[in-house]
Amino acid sequence: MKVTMERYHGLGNDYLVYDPNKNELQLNKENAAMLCNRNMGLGSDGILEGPFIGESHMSLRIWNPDGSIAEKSGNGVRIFAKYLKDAGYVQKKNYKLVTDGGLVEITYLNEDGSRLRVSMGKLSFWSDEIPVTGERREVINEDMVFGRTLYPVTCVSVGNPHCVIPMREISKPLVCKIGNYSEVARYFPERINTEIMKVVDDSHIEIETFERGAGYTMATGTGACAAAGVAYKLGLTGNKIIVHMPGGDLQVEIDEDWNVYMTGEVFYVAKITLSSEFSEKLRTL
Ligand SMILES: N[C@H](CCC[C@H](N)C(=O)O)C(=O)O
Repeated sequence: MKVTMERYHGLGNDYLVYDPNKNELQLNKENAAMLCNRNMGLGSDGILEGPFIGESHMSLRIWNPDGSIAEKSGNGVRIFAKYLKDAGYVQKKNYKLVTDGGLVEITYLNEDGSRLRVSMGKLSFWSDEIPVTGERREVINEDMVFGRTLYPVTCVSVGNPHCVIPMREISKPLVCKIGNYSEVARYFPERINTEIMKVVDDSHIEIETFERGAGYTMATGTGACAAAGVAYKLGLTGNKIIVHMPGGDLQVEIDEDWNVYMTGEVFYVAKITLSSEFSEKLRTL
């Protein structure tokens, strides 16, 4: 059984694209995790499975490296849109894609589709839509304990769940220290993505992220939308924000109805053919 995949990254957040229209292998929790394993597999921050071609729209399934399914991925949908163009699935400049976290709208900004703007849907701070435990409220600047330390946390859904903590200084060790506790904290029934955020000025923030089901990554599209939304909600910035991450920058804009738009690049790295031994191993998992 021959298995082929494509590797892309968005600002260093790397994904494998697995097209079920070109492969027989059925992905599952176990073989998806094996593929993402950086020692025994190909290594990746996740897998984008699709396109699943529906009546009106195409859809994709987003796998985290721990084998869990994510409702949405910002870098993931930009990468997937680039794949759709590279593979000849789309000719239009603008179209909608279905994710488990709702519809997103893609607009290519250049000829090869490597720069894109995505309408990522509506931000929600409501506890029951994130979800966060407790009575229904907007989760704004709430004291939460992660690893015996109290943090001022604002939570938001971008279609997937995020908790954002404003800080004077941020770093990879700090977000990993917090994230190891916050990801699985009792407040979050479906776990959580964590961003720590430094506000630079009215239109610039810097973040570090510890993703649900993935851990530390160099960039996060939904995390950038979440952090920018929180900065704007807390009155710390305007509604047009450059989000700086270790892997690079994304432009985020929030409109008056809390719809959020993200603009950024993606890069095609390689086409990959698995060995027959590895393909067979994945089939048995
Ligand atoms: N791990 C995330 C999905 C990917 C988020 C990030 N890679 C992005 O670009 O948005 C979750 O479980 O919700």
